[in-house]
Amino acid sequence: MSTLTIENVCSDYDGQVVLRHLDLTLAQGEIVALLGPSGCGKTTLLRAIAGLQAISQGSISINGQTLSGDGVFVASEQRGIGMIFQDYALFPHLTVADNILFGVNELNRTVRLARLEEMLELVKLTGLASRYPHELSGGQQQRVSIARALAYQPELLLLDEPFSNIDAQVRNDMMLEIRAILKQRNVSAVFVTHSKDEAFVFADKLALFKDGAIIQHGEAEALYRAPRDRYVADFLGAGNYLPIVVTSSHQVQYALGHLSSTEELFLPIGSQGQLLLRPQQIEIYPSINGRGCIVQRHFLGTVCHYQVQIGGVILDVSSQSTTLISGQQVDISIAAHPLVIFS
Ligand SMILES: Nc1ncnc2c1ncn2[C@@H]1O[C@H](COP(=O)(O)OP(=O)(O)OP(=O)(O)O)[C@@H](O)[C@H]1O
Repeated sequence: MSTLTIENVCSDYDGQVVLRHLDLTLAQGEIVALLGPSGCGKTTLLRAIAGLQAISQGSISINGQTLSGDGVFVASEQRGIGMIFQDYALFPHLTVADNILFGVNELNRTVRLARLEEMLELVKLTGLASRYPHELSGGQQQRVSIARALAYQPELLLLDEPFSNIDAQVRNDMMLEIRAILKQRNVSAVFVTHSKDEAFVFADKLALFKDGAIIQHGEAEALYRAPRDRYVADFLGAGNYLPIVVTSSHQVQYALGHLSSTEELFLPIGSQGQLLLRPQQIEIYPSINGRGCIVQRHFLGTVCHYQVQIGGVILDVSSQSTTLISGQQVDISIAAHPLVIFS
């Protein structure tokens, strides 16, 4: 059974529609990222799931129980949902222990103490129970907020940009660490971010938003490899677009020759389109009589980013060969792969 089911959800602020017919399901233990640019409605959906925002149409349910919609509205505190915010939202006057146990006051003292020890161990804060939030680093504070959300044993965890205040150097490790905790506990989670990089690291699935609608939803890799349009393709990574003509079920022609697709194209022969080529799908190599010329080079550590002028086109190329220089003649090759073509 899916933990969370969102069906045809619409929502507005004073008549201004901000969520448009959203459908999304989340299986037990799955992590989905709501991804998209600022103002596209990600936080509004998170708030609607939490019961902090009314919906005007559709329904939201957890484990088959309706929380919003069909004339039902379950209060936020009765939804069995934990929330983690960007600013951690810890109580500054409470110790780590009291912050973690804040939502489980009704449990008896023995169970509460056992829960506290379990949570401290889980988030690697054992020994820091009597500290106050201002005596912790940002990363430790974020772990307290995670422990607090999990202490309550929620059906579902909602995370609103929880990593944006964490130093870039430790962010990746922190995301992997928290992801491992959620996986270990089989907790389902909805994670809001505008960063594709965070979404790739933290989530199993992506729901990509545009103007209050979900444009495409699925496994991160599937969206990256088979984006349904240029909006999705561009949001998930840099790309070059080359005009092509389809010449067979597995082949296209472009300005420099033919390219093969390892999957059937399902496009009429003779049809025209724009071929998506990610910078790392183009290989460049030095060639005295090469058709291309390097016009820009940026060294990025393990790879180099080049701009290659070839015919009238400039291609962005990401290459592990870092020894090429600006002005050098080069040629390119593109290995057969499942071609992505937009009309
Ligand atoms: N309280 C509010 N009253 C009126 N309009 C609002 C309110 N909160 C958000 N909006 C509007 O609703 C739209 C969606 O906002 P939302 O915060 O859900 O976007 P978001 O994708 O989470 O953006 P961000 O990444 O910047 O947080 C925006 O146009 C925003 O201006």
